[in-house]
Amino acid sequence: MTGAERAKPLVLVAACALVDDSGRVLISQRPEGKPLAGLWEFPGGKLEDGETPEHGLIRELDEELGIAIAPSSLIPLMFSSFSYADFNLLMPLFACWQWSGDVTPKEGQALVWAAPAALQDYAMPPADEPLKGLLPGLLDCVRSASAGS
Ligand SMILES: Nc1nc2c([nH]c(=O)n2[C@@H]2O[C@H](COP(=O)(O)OP(=O)(O)OP(=O)(O)O)[C@@H](O)[C@H]2O)c(=O)[nH]1
Repeated sequence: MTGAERAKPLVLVAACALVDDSGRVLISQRPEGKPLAGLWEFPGGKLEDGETPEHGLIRELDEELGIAIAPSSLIPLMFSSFSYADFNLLMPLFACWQWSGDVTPKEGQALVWAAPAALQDYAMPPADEPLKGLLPGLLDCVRSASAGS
């Protein structure tokens, strides 16, 4: 590990692959004026002090999308670890098939429901690149495991 990497703060971000009845996943476009503007990402955001990943994510999805999610509906799927220029990101990605309320872009953001394999066609933050290829198989795996239980 280099001295420069060690000097950066570790930022915890919780994100979610919301999956609709057709198996499509929701992605959201980062607005102009923010770092990585224009790129597509999984809804979610930075955890506040003392928050668990689940509760931070539930708060973010309420703020960003106007939906309510029970902690038990958040299924841990995978994580990303990536060193950005000014921080080290650690981002658990949950999957969720159940929520209440209609998905609404509360912050004026563009939203797209995309087939998991079609995420390859969207420009996403570098931290998300390794997740794209793994997502379709992992979602299938979790779906069949929960159907069998
Ligand atoms: N929600 C989300 N954030 C991601 C993803 N991939 C990724 O690198 N990130 C990074 O994780 C951070 C998420 O923070 P955020 O959305 O709460 O914060 P922000 O940059 O909008 O800034 P701010 O809330 O400090 O104003 C950003 O730096 C974002 O670029 C992703 O798929 N989803």
